[in-house]
Amino acid sequence: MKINKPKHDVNPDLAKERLKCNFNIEEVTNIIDGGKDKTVQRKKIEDIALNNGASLDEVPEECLSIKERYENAVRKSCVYGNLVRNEMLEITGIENFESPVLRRTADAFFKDISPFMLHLGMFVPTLIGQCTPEQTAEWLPKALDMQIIGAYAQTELGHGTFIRGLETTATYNPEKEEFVLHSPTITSYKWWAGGLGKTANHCVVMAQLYTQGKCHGTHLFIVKIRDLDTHMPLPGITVGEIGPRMGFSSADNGFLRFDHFRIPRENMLMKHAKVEKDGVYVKSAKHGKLTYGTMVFIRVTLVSEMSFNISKAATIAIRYSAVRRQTELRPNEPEPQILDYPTQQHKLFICIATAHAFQLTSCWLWNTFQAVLADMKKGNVDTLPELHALSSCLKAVSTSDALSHIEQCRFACGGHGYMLSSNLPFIYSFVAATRTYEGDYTVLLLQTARFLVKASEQAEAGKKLTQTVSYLNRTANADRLNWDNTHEGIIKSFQVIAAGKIGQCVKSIRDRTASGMDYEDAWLMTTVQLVGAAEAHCRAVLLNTYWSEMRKITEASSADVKKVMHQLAVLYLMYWALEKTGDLLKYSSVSKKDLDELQRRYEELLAELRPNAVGLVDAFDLRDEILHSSLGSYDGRVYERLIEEAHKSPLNDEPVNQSFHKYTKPLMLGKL
Ligand SMILES: CCCCCCC/C=C/C(=O)SCCNC(=O)CCNC(=O)[C@H](O)C(C)(C)COP(=O)(O)OP(=O)(O)OC[C@H]1O[C@@H](n2cnc3c(N)ncnc32)[C@H](O)[C@@H]1OP(=O)(O)O
Ligand SMILES: Cc1cc2nc3c(=O)[nH]c(=O)nc-3n(C[C@H](O)[C@H](O)[C@H](O)COP(=O)(O)OP(=O)(O)OC[C@H]3O[C@@H](n4cnc5c(N)ncnc54)[C@H](O)[C@@H]3O)c2cc1C
Repeated sequence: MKINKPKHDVNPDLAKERLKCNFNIEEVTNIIDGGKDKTVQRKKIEDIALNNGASLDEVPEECLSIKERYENAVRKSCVYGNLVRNEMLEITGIENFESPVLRRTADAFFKDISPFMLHLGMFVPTLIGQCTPEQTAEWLPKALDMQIIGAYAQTELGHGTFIRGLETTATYNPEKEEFVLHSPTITSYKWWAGGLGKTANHCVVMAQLYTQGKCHGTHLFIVKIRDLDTHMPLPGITVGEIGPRMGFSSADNGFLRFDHFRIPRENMLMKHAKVEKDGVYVKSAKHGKLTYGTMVFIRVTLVSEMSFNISKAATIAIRYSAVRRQTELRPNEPEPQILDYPTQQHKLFICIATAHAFQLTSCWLWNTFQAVLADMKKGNVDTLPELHALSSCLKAVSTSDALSHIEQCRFACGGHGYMLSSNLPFIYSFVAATRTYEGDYTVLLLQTARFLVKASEQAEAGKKLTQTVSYLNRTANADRLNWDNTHEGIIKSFQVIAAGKIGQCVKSIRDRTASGMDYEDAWLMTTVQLVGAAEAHCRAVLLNTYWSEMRKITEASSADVKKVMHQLAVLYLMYWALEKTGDLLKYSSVSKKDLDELQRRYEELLAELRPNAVGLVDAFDLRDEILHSSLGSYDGRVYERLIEEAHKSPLNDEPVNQSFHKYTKPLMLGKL
């Protein structure tokens, strides 16, 4: 495999680690990419995007002012967008504009977020999913060619989770064949949309549709908000940026207010419902929630996004841990590499395993999503509820797990992990947002819980359930599972835990309604348990999917690769079994002795994986340009880079800052 050769000598400890690795790194890279040809294609695209240095900044992003940061991000977005349009899409095929390879190369251009991210990330997918063929022909080519730049404006100042409560109105006027968009209150300001503040000239807007005096609920509209030539907001539009936030600093998240703003009738996205010229409302969708389709799509893609982010953080932390030496173990012996500490391995090896678990699960989820889309094309929407339940819980749990693992990677790098130049704070703050946006963690798990409660009732009634909940058929009347200390035994025990928790929720709801509560209150009082049950279901799905997909994907692998991939998956199963011992004790016959044995085996596995740790993160094949990290680069020149980055601080531009003469010296002299 061609590696982009480091310019400097590799740190000797890191070089030694690479000699220890006992499996073929390239083979694992091919597995992660989805095949050798995909690796070749990815590298070709990365070379186009990154070899000319266009992604590099002279001054680190974090040292720029808010305005400079935004302007620099727009400059790079345009360079990058042009490369995508002219060279990269030719290789992936235009239909693969959402290819993970493009997403990955984009990360080399931005430590933070591109102001154009939501254009390709949500605006274009909404056009694809919500337009009629005529509308697609009108808008999509312009959007893909960047002739128009769009945002996705759904959330309002006062309403995020509860979409049905949005206040923005779109009232149809049959005389003029126009919709009038209006923001009636301050809470109805559109708020948060990425790229909306300063960059976008169009946006997709979610608004309450009124026609013939009746409200038909939320629908999507495409709205031109700025003049294409001057970029000035159009009359009736108030638009701006919402102000500094924890991350997403260069994404110009925006606000938008409509004052009786008129758009043509054709600008309602009419794939699932339309308003005729005379104002008659016609619904063609067979399912009430098809206008929420972009959210389902993004939730599906976020699982792979989380894998990518964990793999970046793990690469940084593991390479750093191979270079960093700390604390004498025995007097007069050299300080060990911190990677030799089992506690460090415990923090980090689970990150490698989780990156694989999420990658394999995301491929499986993507295939499920495609199958549901194919069903829907044939008019069958029966498989949508299961997809919604699945994408909701996997989005919630993968973003939440990614966040805590990335935080562990930062802890694993000690003080240097706190430096922005390590890139760990950027990765962390980006992932922190994913736990909230596209549906908050709790809210999405409660959506899954709705589906699980229904499934449990169906199982009770003897009905055969769909694949991801079929374990409820087998475990509905199981009391406590007989503990079986095998890999399949652990997976089964997670299914029994999920079934037990769902059953307990159903019982709590029934007990509460039996004691006189109405169903809504009984549900509300049970929501803490319901969130736990949905999380347990998601763990069962993740463990089962990772295990079975790993076995499938390594069938033809070499013995060494098979072994290390197997070890990672076993580590994942054991880690979660040990994390959930309380549940195991409650729902299975596991004994203290069994748990002690599991702990011992887990610790042995950490030691077995230790020699391959650096090889495993090298297999993620993340170029230095993508990692942006003083701690994680391929050559391990950690200390040299930290010093180089320190010198870039604007505070080091002059030996004495003017504030000394203005304030400190007068204070020292008592003359302030
Ligand atoms: C690398 C990519 C980067 C991307 C960057 C992205 C930046 C961020 C962008 C955004 O955040 S855009 C805004 C996203 N907003 C949300 O996600 C809001 C979350 N809220 C919701 O999704 C929904 O409002 C809700 C919480 C699901 C509830 O919706 P609603 O009140 O309308 O429905 P219910 O009455 O609760 O349920 C009725 C029924 O419908 C089912 N259902 C709900 N949603 C869907 C769906 N998407 N698909 C299919 N079915 C759905 C729900 O389960 C109920 O089913 P039943 O139980 O009645 O059978
Ligand atoms: C970085 C970022 C980018 C974003 N980009 C966009 C964008 O491009 N376009 C866009 O339209 N939106 C965007 N959003 C908005 C985002 O989708 C919402 O913030 C998100 O859906 C959560 O809604 P909320 O902020 O209203 O939270 P709320 O719904 O107010 O939630 C607050 C708290 O209440 C709890 N809660 C709410 N409802 C319930 C319930 N029913 N049961 C139990 N608990 C509940 C939640 O769990 C949470 O803890 C973005 C947000 C962020 C942070």
